[in-house]
Amino acid sequence: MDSTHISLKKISKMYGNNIAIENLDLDIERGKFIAIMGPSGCGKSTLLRSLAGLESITSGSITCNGEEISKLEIWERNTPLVWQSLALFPFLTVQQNVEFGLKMRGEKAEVRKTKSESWLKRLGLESFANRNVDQLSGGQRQRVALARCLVTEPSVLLLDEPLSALDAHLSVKMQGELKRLQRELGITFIYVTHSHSEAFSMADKVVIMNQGKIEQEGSPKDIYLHPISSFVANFLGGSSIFKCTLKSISSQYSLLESNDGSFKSSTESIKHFILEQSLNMIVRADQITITTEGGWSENEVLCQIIGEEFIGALVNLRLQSKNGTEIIVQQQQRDMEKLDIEIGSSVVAGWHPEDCYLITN
Ligand SMILES: Nc1ncnc2c1ncn2[C@@H]1O[C@H](COP(=O)(O)OP(=O)(O)OP(=O)(O)O)[C@@H](O)[C@H]1O
Repeated sequence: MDSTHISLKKISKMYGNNIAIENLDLDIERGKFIAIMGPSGCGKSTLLRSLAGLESITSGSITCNGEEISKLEIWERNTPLVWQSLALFPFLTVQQNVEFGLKMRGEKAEVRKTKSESWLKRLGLESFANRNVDQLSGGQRQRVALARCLVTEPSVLLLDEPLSALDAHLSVKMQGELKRLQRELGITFIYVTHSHSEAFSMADKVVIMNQGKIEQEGSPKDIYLHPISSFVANFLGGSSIFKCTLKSISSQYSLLESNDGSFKSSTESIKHFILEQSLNMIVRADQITITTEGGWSENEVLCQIIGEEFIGALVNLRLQSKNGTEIIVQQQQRDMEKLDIEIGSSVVAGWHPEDCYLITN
C-alpha cells in the first residue's frame, strides 16, 4: 500500500477576503504522528477542520488513501476530531457518549455495546460507564472523548489542542498515553498544539505553519537542529539570532560582522554562502556559556542578565547586549550559583565557532 495516507494539494481557504490557508501542500504518511504548530491565527485549526469536513476548502484537493474527500460530508469521511472542549454530551452517560458515533452509523445495539465496552476497558474507563460525563475528572473526560472517536475505528484521528485544558502533570501523563495508543493502533494522528513539549515529545513529524503556509516540516530533531528560517528559530525559542555579514572565508574559519562585534564560524557552516552576503547566525541556548570575565572563546558578547526562568536543574537566562540583541542561555543552576550572578549582572556570553548555524532568511 502507498505510504501516503493523506495528501493535501494546493489547498486554500478564504474567509471573505481573509486568507486562512494559502496554496498549501502536505503529504502525511500512514501511521505517523504529525504535530502542527505555528503562531496564533496561522491557520492550524482551519487546516484540521478542513480535514474533518467542518470547513469546506476554497480550492485544492484533499485525498485520503488516494480518494478525494474534500467534497464529502463529515460523516462520510471517518476523520474524527477531538478538540479542547471535547464536546461530550452532558445528558448522556459515558457509555452512551462512546456509543454515539456507532448509533449514528446505524450499528445494532449489541455491536455498539461490545465495541464501546471494549474501548472503555482499553482506556481504563469501564467502572465509569454509567456515570454522567460531568461527574468525571478532566483526564477521564479526555479519555471518553478519545474512546468516542476510536470506537468507530478511524484510520486517522484529528486532535485540536486536546490537552490544553489539563493541568501540567495530567497533560504529561496523557501525552504518554496518546503516544502509546497511537503506536499500538497504528493510526495516523494529526495533532494541533501550541505546546512545543507536546509536539516535540510525541510527533514523528512537526509541521510549522506561518500565515496560512508551511514554513518547515521535518522530524523534531531536524527542525530543532536545522531551523530553515529565523521565523522558525524564533518560534521555537531557545536560540539567539545575530544578523551578520560574511566578511572573509578561509580554510577552517570564516569571519562575520554584526552589530555585536565580529564572530568566527567554522567554514563548513558557510559553504553555500558568498562574501558580503547578509546571514542570520543562530546559536542554541545550550551552546552558549556565560562567564564573568570572558576571554575563553572567539565569539563573545558583553551582556546584562534581564530575565531568568527555572526549569528543574536548568535555568534559562535572557541576556541583552549593548545593542539590544536578546541572547538566550541555558545553564545548570549550580553553575549559576558558582558564578554568583543575578538579574542585572554583567556577563560575557561566548560560544564556539563550530556551534554557529547560518541561514539566509
Ligand atoms: N469563521 C471564520 N470567519 C472568518 N475568519 C476566520 C474564521 N475562522 C478563522 N478565521 C481566520 O482565519 C485565520 C486562521 O484561523 P485559525 O483558527 O485556523 O488559526 P489557528 O492557527 O488555529 O489560531 P489559534 O492558534 O489562535 O487557534 C485567522 O486569521 C482567523 O481570524
